Amino acid sequence: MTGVALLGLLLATAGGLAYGRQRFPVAFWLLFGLPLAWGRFLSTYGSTMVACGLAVPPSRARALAGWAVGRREARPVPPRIRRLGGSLTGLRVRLRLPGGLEPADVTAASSRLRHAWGVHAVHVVELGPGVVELRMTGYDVLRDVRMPRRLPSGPMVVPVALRDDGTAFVRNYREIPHALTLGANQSGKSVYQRNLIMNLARLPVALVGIDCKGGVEQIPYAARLSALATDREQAAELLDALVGEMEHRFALLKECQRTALDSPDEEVASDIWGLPAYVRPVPVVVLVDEVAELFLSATKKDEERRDRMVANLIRLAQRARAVGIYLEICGQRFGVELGKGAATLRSQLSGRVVHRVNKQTAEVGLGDISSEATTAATAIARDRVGVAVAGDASGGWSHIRTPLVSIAETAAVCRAHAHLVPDLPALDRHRPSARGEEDGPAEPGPFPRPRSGPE
Ligand SMILES: Nc1ncnc2c1ncn2[C@@H]1O[C@H](COP(=O)(O)OP(=O)(O)OP(=O)(O)O)[C@@H](O)[C@H]1O
Repeated sequence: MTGVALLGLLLATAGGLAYGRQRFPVAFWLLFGLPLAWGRFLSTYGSTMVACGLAVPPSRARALAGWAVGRREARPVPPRIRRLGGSLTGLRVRLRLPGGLEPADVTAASSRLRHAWGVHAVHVVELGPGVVELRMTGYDVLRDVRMPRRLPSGPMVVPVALRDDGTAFVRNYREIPHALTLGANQSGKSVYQRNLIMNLARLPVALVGIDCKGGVEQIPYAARLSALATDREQAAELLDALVGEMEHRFALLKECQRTALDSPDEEVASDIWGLPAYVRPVPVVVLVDEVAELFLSATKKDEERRDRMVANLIRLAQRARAVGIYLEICGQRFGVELGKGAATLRSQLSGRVVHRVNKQTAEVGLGDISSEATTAATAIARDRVGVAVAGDASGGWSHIRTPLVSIAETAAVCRAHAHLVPDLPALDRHRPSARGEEDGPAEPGPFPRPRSGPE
């Protein structure tokens, strides 16, 4: 009888733990996972590193010292632990690699380390020459996204999503000025853009929207937009105005450089960030939703407009970084099928975020970054909406997922920060209020009745 009761208790405990692990991964990790993982890590560190091929033969001096204390065999030397830390998502261990090991060796062994220490994943980040950080996650942090409490900040730094190593994925416009976001239908592109808009809305920047699907994606955020184009005609005019603004800013930059050259104390600025705050123009982020719409052309007149828009986009992508105009381009695809100019424009967009896509689009988005990243993007499961592969020109990539935010939440943040819409006379004509779009889309009219066909 006692045995049956004990067995019942054991099964109930195991069931409770399994349920708790699924429902409350953070609490489970802190209560059970963290102490267990520490215990396992500290007690098996040396032997695990040797078993995973991450230890080197000892130096002659060390071997001699071992022999002097009566050790017959010289033990291999694992990387020295520099720093240990725990967090809400996992463990962090900083290692100094001994001569003969390189970060790629540790990366290659990450899957073996993960199994040895019983953690969800081990990510290896190179911090400097010979120093790596092991970021171990105790559970799948992308299942229920919670952004870290302490986020990186800076003049044009925007946290957008969570990386699979538990750190924040940020868009740093001064480091990576232009980016491309790709994804199939219902893969999470709009939620990604929403996170961007919501975080950019709080900064002193001008936001410009180009949404040629009638503005369905961007009209809700009109209160915070300095300009909005909802069809191709408006987009063409808006891009002309943006190129005009870029030229005007270059003229200002040159003027400031001339003054600086004349006065020996002044530093010569190479971009707007080197200018004193009182003359520095406000940064502009141009958000293009569904870029393929801009590349469409049905008639000869359309074709001219399309070529003008594409040429303007390429000009902005090639030169506008120095004057604080940044491009954030989004679409379902961006291959050669879009025609002339697509490949040139794409090559200028160094930030890449690719949601679930087919093999061809993954190649387009990540092929020039890394073949592993391309494979990872095609492997994103259909039920992992919002998960994407983020890569940059340095060849680094990681899985990311945005927090799920609604249109209403984003629109509320935009309304609350409407006072931050800067004064930009060049874009006045394109302001949503000038077009009567500030209050959201107009009421839809009645649906047309289907024409009755022959009985
Ligand atoms: N990060 C996320 N976390 C959880 N769910 C998400 C996330 N991103 C998107 N989703 C879910 O997927 C749905 C589709 O996302 P979204 O509208 O962003 O896709 P999309 O790629 O823009 O689609 P479309 O191309 O059809 O406009 C959302 O309504 C939301 O329920």
